[in-house]
Amino acid sequence: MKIDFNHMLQASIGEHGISGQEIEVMAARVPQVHKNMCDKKDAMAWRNLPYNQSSVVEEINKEAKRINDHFENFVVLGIGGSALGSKALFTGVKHLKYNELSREKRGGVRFYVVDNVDPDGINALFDVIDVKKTCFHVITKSGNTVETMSQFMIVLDKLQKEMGDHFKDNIVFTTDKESGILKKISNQYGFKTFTVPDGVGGRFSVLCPVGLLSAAVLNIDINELFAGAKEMDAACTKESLWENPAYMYALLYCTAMNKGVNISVMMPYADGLLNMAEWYAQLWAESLGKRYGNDGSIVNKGQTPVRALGVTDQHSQIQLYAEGPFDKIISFIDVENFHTQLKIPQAPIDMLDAAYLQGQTVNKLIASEMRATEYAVTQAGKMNMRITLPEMNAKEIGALFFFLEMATAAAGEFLDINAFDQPGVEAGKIATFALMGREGYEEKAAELSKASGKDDQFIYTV
Ligand SMILES: O=P(O)(O)OC[C@H]1O[C@](O)(CO)[C@@H](O)[C@@H]1O
Repeated sequence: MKIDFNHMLQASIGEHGISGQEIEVMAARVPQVHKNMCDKKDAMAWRNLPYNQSSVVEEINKEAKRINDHFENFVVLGIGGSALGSKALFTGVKHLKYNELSREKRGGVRFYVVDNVDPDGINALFDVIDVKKTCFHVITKSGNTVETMSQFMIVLDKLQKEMGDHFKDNIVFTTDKESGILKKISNQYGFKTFTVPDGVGGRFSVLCPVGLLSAAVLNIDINELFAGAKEMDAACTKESLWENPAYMYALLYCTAMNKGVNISVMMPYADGLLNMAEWYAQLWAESLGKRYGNDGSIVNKGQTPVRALGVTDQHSQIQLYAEGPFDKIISFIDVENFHTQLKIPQAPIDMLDAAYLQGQTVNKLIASEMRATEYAVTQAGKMNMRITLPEMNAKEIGALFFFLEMATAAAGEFLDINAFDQPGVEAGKIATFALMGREGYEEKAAELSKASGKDDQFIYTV
């Protein structure tokens, strides 16, 4: 994998880039950043995942075989870090119309992720699967998440109606080793259960059973995922900024953030990597978006992640990126070798001025469009960088996950905030409990039921 930061720099894009002096100033902080990264063993236990799971992986592979032998469908129930990694893995490595392929071509079950509580979305899934022939992987680290628990209860009801009490084999859990409702249910009813290891936060959990059971069910080689992560780890544990791409990413992005560049656009040029941008969006937003610094002062840090898709979004967003404000960094991701080649054939009619396309490949077209867009935004003086994957396979995807996790953790250190908590999501969770009538939240419910404080003048009903 190649990670190219050239177009972040003044030397390349002019005044809105980062200067050598700015790098020097931030580089002085690298030894402390490195020390903190090494010291935070508990909060960063996810760094060990490529190394310490051999027996779990054996169990996961066994479970995946059972699932593929006995079922037609595999459905992940979860949200946020409990779902996005599986989605990124699925489309990042597998055929883009996987579920529509024949069983023989797939080599396993169909694969779905339910990560919302949209009634139409959930019911649509039930319209295309037979629940009796479906294994549901219920994933929640906390074991309490309202969306996941609701999905699980809906599934349980369907299974019970179809199968009586013989549904245990259709359900697998992944949750905390001791806390949460799901763990209690697991203890009481004996569902097959995997554990999210301590110190592995949801958004850093793709390389533990949270994502690995999906990988195994999809016949994605877990050892290859780990091999990529380990290779990236070897680079990203180096103390030297000039050898460590995660530190350079963090340094440049944080320098830019400190100058008010508050948007991070991830723009892969591959349909299969759009879900990687979704996964990154949670990682970057939830890790770095913090009101308080480590010293308790109010800092309001963070950078808004935006997902874009090349080339599709060239025809919707690039106008803004090229000519709008200097408030964003675009990280392009390109792929050197796609799974397939596609030639633009000789047309049976006169194609007039489009005739030059004949005999060329779509592979060349997408690569050229990426280069052209990179050139255009660089000419416009906009910060951008490029990650190039030789291929979209388990090893490269494992490396990319690990790189972005390390870069995010390092950014937390440069910003001097806690990248591993998410206190800002609590207020919304508590209000949801109250609105849904959970015991213990009566006071909040009363507060919420009071007048909204909204001025009717500003509400238009048409
Ligand atoms: O895995 P859980 O505990 O269900 O949490 C799901 C998601 O909810 C959050 O806690 C808050 O959005 C995320 O950090 C997490 O990935």
